[in-house]
Amino acid sequence: MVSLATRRIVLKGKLMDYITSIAIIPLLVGCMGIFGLFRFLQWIRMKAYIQDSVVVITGATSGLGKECAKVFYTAGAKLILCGRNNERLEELIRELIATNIKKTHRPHAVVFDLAESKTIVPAANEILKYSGHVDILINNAGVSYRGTIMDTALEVDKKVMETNYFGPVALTKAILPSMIEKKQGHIVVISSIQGKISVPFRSAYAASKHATQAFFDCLRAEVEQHDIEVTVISPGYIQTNLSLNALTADGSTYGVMDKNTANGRSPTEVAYAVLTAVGKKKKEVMVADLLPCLAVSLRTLFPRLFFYIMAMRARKERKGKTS
Ligand SMILES: NC(=O)C1=CN([C@@H]2O[C@H](COP(=O)(O)OP(=O)(O)OC[C@H]3O[C@@H](n4cnc5c(N)ncnc54)[C@H](OP(=O)(O)O)[C@@H]3O)[C@@H](O)[C@H]2O)C=CC1
Ligand SMILES: CCCCCCCCCCCCCCCC(=O)OCC(=O)COP(=O)(O)O
Repeated sequence: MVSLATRRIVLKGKLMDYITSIAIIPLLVGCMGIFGLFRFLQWIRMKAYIQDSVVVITGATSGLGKECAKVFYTAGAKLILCGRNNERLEELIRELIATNIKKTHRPHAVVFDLAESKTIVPAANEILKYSGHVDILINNAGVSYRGTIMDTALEVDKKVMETNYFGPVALTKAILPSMIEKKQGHIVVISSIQGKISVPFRSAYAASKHATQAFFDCLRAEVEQHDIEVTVISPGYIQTNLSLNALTADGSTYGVMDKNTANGRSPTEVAYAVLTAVGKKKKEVMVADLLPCLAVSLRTLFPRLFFYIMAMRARKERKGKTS
């Protein structure tokens, strides 16, 4: 015989089950709805931020810069594409126009060499004369390097530094007053995981990216008062021509597609990550696999272990070259 008390408990349990099953479903649906609405509003805000904005991209002739051109153009930006080779820029412009059904803003090419400091202010003036102002400046162009510190000519260290650090710094300084005057602007820089950790045989490149990270972190704090955003993007390996174009100890081009580069992320995926980071006004993002991200934490939390691993890596690489 089941007692009355037991029957009451069972009934109460069933009632609770019924209420929770009824309540949980609408609650879950409600939460998903709110989340979906939040994401939708975020997307609308991002779209409005990029659409019709004047976006300057350096290094647009290749790799990540070229893909950024495509995703920002599709998002409706007025592009100013910078590079050293006018023909390749014009070819990209023709490609963009051909793929755009809506035929929005015709991109404009500005040709200059970031490693030639005297060309930067005239280039910035040309940009400002053409568009009146710049909403988003994407400092993407860069060159990598492979070599031992002992064998590398100082001129090579300087060339890498000029391209990756002094060039973007000079361009940013030339554009910044117009942003301050407008009380609006967004400066983006494509750094690298190597702006946070240094790996052997990349001294000039890692140094230039560490300097980049430091400069733009200072800039972020200094221009906050003018409502200017600064985003530092630190990618891991991307499938581009970076290793092919890297400089070696004597200044010649490396000319090898590295395994890490070939197995890296697709430039399109990284370009979308750049678009999202800009749209969400992120201060900084790492676009990399787990291991490089862990290596960054290891460098901070357990530096001795990190340095040991790097020394092992250097030994292994040296052995690989001599055998
Ligand atoms: N690929 C990777 O694994 C990673 C790349 N990055 C960074 O991404 C950025 C883009 O490189 P990525 O697309 O990979 O490499 P690419 O070599 O494919 O592209 C580099 C771009 O920079 C331009 N550039 C190089 N030197 C100069 C210069 N002196 N003046 C003007 N433009 C110059 C190149 O122009 P040109 O065609 O005239 O040579 C090219 O458009 C770089 O800052 C790089 O450090 C960061 C992390 C990983
Ligand atoms: C808690 C466990 C942590 C384990 C950490 C182990 C450390 C492993 C070392 C990983 C090194 C990652 C280096 C990543 C470098 C990188 O992504 O660089 C991006 C670039 O800029 C590429 O330029 P490059 O010219 O070098 O091709």
